Amino acid sequence: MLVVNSSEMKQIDLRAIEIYRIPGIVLMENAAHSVFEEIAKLNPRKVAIVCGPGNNGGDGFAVARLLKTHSYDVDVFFCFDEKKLKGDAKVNYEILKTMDFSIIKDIEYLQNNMINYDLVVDALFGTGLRGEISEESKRIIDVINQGRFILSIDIPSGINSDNGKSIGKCVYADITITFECKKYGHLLGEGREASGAVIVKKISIPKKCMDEQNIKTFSCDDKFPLSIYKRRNFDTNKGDFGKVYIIGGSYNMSGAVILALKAAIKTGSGLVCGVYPESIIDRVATQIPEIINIPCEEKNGFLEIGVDMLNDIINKADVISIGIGMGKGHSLLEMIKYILYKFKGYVVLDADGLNNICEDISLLNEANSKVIITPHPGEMSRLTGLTVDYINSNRVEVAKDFANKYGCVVLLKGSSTVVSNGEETYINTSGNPGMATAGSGDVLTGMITSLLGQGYGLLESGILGSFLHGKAGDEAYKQYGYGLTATDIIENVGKFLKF
Ligand SMILES: NC(=O)C1=CN([C@@H]2O[C@H](COP(=O)(O)OP(=O)(O)OC[C@H]3O[C@@H](n4cnc5c(N)ncnc54)[C@H](OP(=O)(O)O)[C@@H]3O)[C@@H](O)[C@H]2O)[C@H](O)CC1
Ligand SMILES: [K+]
Repeated sequence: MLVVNSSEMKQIDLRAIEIYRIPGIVLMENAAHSVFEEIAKLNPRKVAIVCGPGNNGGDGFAVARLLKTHSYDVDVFFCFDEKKLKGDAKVNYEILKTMDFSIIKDIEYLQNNMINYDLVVDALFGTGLRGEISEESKRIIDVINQGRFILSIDIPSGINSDNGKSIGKCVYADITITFECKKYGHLLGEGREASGAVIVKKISIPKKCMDEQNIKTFSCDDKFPLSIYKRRNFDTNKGDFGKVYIIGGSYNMSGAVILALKAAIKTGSGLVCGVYPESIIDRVATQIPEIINIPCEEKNGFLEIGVDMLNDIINKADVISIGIGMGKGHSLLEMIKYILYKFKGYVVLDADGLNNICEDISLLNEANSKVIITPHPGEMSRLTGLTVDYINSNRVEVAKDFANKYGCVVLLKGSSTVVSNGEETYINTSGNPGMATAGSGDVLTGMITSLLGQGYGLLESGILGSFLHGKAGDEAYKQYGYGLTATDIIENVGKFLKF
C-alpha cells in the first residue's frame, strides 16, 4: 500500500483540484462521508466532534452535519477565533451555523460532560500541523484523550504526519480514518501507536492523478511481504538453498555470532558456515551442531583471516555476512575491503562491519559485491555524521538518500524498519517493543543472510527479513511479553515459513 508525506498529499490534492477539476469542497465532502460511514458502524449514542481551524476541522464540521441529518445526537466543539477559518472549512462552518446546532467554544464543557459522550471525534489538526503547539491546544488534546472511544480524522492531532513524532502532545486514537493512502506519521515513531487501527478511505481522487505523482514508498501489510516467500518444490536438496558464510565474533563477543548463525539455519538455509576466531570454537560449535565450523587465526581475540582462507570463502559463498561481534581495527577494515572488492555475490554488512567502514565509507561505491547494510540509528549516525534525532525525524529520506549515494540497499532499524534501494522504499511495522533486546539485530542479520542465499534479491530479503523478524517477535511476545529474548524470536520464525 502506498504511503505519502504531507507535501506529496498536498500535491495530489492540488492536482485533483486544478487538473482533474474536482472542487476541494467535494473532496472534503467525500472525506466527511467516509468518516460518517465508519461512525455509523459504531452506532454511537452521543458524539462530540472537536474541530480545529484548518481543513481537518472543516472535515469535522461536515461530519457533524452528516451525523445530524441522519438524526445522531452530536455536539461540535470549536475553541478558536472563527475569523481564522477560510476556504472549504469556513463554508462548512457557515452551513452548520444555519442548522440547529450547538457549537461549543468551551473545552471545559466537554471535560465536565465527558460521561455523556460515547464517541469523541478528533478533527483538531491534520497534515497541516507545523512547529510547536500552544498550551491551549495541548489542553484540548488532553481533554480529547479522556474520551471513551476516540476517532481521529486523517491523523491523530499532535502527530507530525511526515515522521510520526509527537510535537509536544498528541491524541491517542482508537481508530484513525485517513484518505487515499497512509501518511508516514501512521507508521513511524509515536504516530504508529497513537493512530490505533488505521482505515484508508477513497475520496474519489482519480487513480491517474495518484499514479502521476509516482509515489514509490510502500507500507508492508501481511499479504505483501509473505507473497514474496516462495513455496519449495519437493524435488530439492540443501544445495538449492544457499551456502552462506557468517564472519564475525571475537573472544569477548561470541553470543552475537551464535545468534546470527542459528537464525540463518532456522530461516531455512541449506548450508551455514560460521567463520570466527578459533578461541571461541567450544562456545560456538557446542551451541549449533547444524553449522559448518571454520575456526580462524586471531590476534588478541580478534579475527585475522589469511588471504588463502578469504579466497576460499569468496569462491564458495553465495552470501557473506560480515561484522557481527567482530570488533574494530585496521586489519578488519582491510578484510572487509578485500571481500567487497573481490566477491561478486551478496554481502550483508552489520554492526562492526559498519563501524569499521565509517573510516572509509567511499569503499561502498567501489564494491563489486551487492551490498545490504542493516544499521540502527546510532550506526547510521556514525556512517553519515547526521544526528540520531535527525535520522529518526527523516527515516525514509535518510535511508533512501544513503542507498542512492552508495549504491546499496539500506535497512534502517528502529521501531518501524525502513528498507530502501534508493528508488523504492518500504516501511515495516510488524514487531513490538519487547524486541528491543540484546541480540535481536543479530537475529535479523542471520535471517537476511539466509534469505539472500535462498534466492531472494537484496531488496526482497530486506523487506521479507524485517517482516518475518517482526512477526516472529510478535509470536514470542504472546508467550513471554517483554521478557522475550533473541532466541525466542529465532524459535518462532519457522511458523511463517510454511504453506
Ligand atoms: N485528500 C485529502 O487528504 C484531503 C484532506 N483534507 C483534510 O485537510 C487536512 C489538512 O488541512 P490543512 O488546512 O492543510 O491543515 P490542518 O487542518 O491540519 O491544520 C492547519 C490549521 O492548523 C493551524 N496550525 C498548524 N500548526 C499549528 C500549531 N502548531 N499550533 C496551532 N495551530 C496550528 C494552522 O494555523 P496557521 O496559523 O499556521 O495557518 C491552520 O489553521 C487533512 O489532514 C484532511 O483532514 C480535506 O478535507 C480534503 C481532502
Ligand atoms: K486529527
